[in-house]
Amino acid sequence: MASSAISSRDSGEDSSQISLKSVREALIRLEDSIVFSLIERARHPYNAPAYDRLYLKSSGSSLAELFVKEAEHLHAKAGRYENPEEVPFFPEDLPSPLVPSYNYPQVLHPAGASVNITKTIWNMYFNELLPLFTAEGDDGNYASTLASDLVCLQAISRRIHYGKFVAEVKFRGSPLGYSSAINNKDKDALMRMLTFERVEEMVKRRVEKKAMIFGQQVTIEDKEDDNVDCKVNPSVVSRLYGDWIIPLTKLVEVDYLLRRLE
Ligand SMILES: C=C(O[C@@H]1C=C(C(=O)O)C=C[C@H]1O)C(=O)O
Repeated sequence: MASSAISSRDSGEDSSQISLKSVREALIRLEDSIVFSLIERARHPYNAPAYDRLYLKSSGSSLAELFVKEAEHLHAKAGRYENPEEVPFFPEDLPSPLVPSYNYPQVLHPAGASVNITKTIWNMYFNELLPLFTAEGDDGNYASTLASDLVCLQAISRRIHYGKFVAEVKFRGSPLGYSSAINNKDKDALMRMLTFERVEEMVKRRVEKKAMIFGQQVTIEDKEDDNVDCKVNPSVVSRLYGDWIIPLTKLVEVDYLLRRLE
């Protein structure tokens, strides 16, 4: 299954047409990336020096900031941020792509396309999430720890910013209803209109199950023991979604809709 609802190269379909079903399928596929990335990061303990600005004495930045900035420079050269689904954490001074441009389908409304909550995601990831799913301690492997952090951040950010596509589909499904709330700048009404509690409950239960299945020790022998030790705590993954990933996706949806008629 494709992880994107829009970049359907050679599909023969009009790729500016997206459906709530295809967008939700993309979100489900992104759950796999997020759960696997958390499992990888959880191999290492918290590793505080990687995030401490005093650790790299002369630079004034943390190793994490330097790592993500430099990685984004490389990814920008390879064309990563030409894709409207990708949002850099440090957009300042990114180099131009070295690759020829690819004609991504233009699905989003231009004003809404610029919604960017990477600063909120950054703070949430390092201050709230990381301490919840990593063990205390320091194993010295900061480079591989940060490589895993980068993959987590990119997957989580992509999922949350996918809220723009969700909002676009919902707007197209009910332009009149949404337009009056947008014109009144009524964030609460927008939030009510775009919320599907039953879907959110399913998402939380599904990611919990994925964490349980993907995080098992796989052995050759069949074991009777249901009491499996998971590599990342399934109830923590469900909480990450319930407390942060879903609310921030909805925040992106509201921000996008507020700009939808500009
Ligand atoms: C993303 C959607 O919008 C909202 C956010 C959800 C989520 O982040 O998983 C789920 C349902 C909605 O309340 C959607 O409708 O699929």
